[in-house]
Amino acid sequence: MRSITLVLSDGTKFHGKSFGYEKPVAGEVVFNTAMMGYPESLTDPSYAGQLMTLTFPLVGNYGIPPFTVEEKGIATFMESDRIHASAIIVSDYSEKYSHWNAKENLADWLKREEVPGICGVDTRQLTKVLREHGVMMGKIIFDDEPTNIPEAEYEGINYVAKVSCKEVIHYNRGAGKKVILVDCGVKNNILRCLLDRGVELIRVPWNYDFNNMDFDGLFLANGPGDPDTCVETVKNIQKFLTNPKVRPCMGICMGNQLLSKAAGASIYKLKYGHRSHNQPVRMVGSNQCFITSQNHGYAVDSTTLPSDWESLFVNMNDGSNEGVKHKKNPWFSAQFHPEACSGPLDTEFLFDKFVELL
Ligand SMILES: NC(=O)CC[C@H](N)C(=O)O
Repeated sequence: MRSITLVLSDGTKFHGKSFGYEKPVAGEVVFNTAMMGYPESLTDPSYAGQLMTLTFPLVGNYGIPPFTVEEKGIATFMESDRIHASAIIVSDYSEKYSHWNAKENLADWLKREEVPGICGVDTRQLTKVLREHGVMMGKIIFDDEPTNIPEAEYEGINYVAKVSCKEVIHYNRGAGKKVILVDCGVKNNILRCLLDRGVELIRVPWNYDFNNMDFDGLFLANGPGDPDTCVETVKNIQKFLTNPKVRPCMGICMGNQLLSKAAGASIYKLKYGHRSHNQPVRMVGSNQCFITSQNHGYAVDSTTLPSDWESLFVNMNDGSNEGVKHKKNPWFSAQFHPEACSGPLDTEFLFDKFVELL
């Protein structure tokens, strides 16, 4: 295994070994404190442009599932058709694996998809540095070939355009209610959660103007990067919100941010984001709490929501916004991931709620 150095933008260095594809890489260094789910997280398009640090100390021991595809054309075990994270950073990498569903080890998958993986890094110490300083850019450099690659840029870069579908895709044609899904980088389990509830899905590119189409409801998916770069999506959502024909809308994660922006609210960057399977949220106006799966670095500033909108959920760790709703119309969104994959299923009922409203 070749030696590498992870250099953070404040100059902090961590030394480790390469076990994935061998190429220097730069990106935003983020941490995820979930105990499992590396195949799902690596293929979650919302990790595009990021070097994903896992705090759970042992990674790889349950291998990688096969890339089988279900009849609706959705991968069975992966959240998209490829790895989107720019690299994975772990403490102990286990090449040996044991799981009923494993087909290969993590290293072989990373090499095939040309994604670097590094191990031997004290990822809990790295996480402490990121929590103190706030999220930082970083580079992985090979010690025996110290090419000085440029720092990556993250804020202001439109990653959504890179991962969104390029043309309209239909699922469950003629099934029933028609839902337009704006694909900012949608996870497969969001598609599955909607299709399993019997709707017809029309998945459109992030900047597609769907307003003149025939549909019963609008779904705004998750996606990578800075929500302020999705100007065209916000314009299309604004047209939808001002249409005299009121139809239901639900958003997830980037969808929460874009719906809020279309309503007139603003977004800010969290110090180090929420990435885990155990983020506690409370439904506003109740004492009901849920444990949620999350992966985001930006948040809606609830104080900027216009008077006809309100917060739907609030994060119990830091008080940040976890969802919004319109006071009168059937429009709501969650900052967390009710589809999980991976993570707890506590909030999957939000899909039922959306489909009931159609
Ligand atoms: N998972 C997501 O949709 C993430 C939304 C946005 N890219 C953020 O980091 O906040």
